[in-house]
Amino acid sequence: MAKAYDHLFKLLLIGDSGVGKTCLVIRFAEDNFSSTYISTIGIDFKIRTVDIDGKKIKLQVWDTAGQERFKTITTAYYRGAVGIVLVYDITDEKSFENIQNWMKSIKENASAGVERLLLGNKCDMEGRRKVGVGVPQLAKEHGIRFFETSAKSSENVEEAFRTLARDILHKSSRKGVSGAGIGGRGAAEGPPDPPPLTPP
Ligand SMILES: Nc1nc2c(ncn2[C@@H]2O[C@H](COP(=O)(O)OP(=O)(O)OP(=O)(O)O)[C@@H](O)[C@H]2O)c(=O)[nH]1
Repeated sequence: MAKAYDHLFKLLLIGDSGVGKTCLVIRFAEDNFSSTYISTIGIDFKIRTVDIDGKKIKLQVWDTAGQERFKTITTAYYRGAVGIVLVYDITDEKSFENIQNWMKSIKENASAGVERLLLGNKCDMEGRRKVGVGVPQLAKEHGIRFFETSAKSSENVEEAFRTLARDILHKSSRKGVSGAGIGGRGAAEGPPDPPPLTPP
């Protein structure tokens, strides 16, 4: 029987409320988009398996609530992730400035060596752009890959997730497959070691 997958990678999206994290996950996992805004309560995840370099990579993509009141719940999920996607909205300067704080949160809560990716989302709204085009200094300083994406038009969404998965795959094959959230076939598929999800 064909193998279901070769590796399981747990990814996590973080960023201010309303930047489009849920929409990015839905675009990537289901190729869908809705303009209705339903703020995430706590945390949720979707799964998609992709083929990278001949390997089947099952991506478990965790979508966190951006609202401050969920921080205790969401930061508990950082440690089990092998990849963290930091998202801001190109039409919202504050969401970009806050990336510094989200970076700090990664440092405090995630496993060392977690792969990071920075996304400037809503790039379909060029007329309302508040954050400059080009690779932000922050991404250069931290050596993080950067894409501008649109969950609405699909631009760069596939590329962004695939690039992150490929970087993790290459890193794991250099180091041997171990570490938080990197699992071979049959690795635990549940959440890393978070507390049970409780209503706010
Ligand atoms: N034009 C445009 N709108 C988008 C895009 N991505 C998301 N949106 C809209 O932005 C709003 C917020 O999107 P969400 O995906 O719910 O934002 P979020 O970051 O998950 O928010 P929280 O769950 O509160 O943390 C919704 O109305 C979406 O339709 C995009 O790429 N382009």
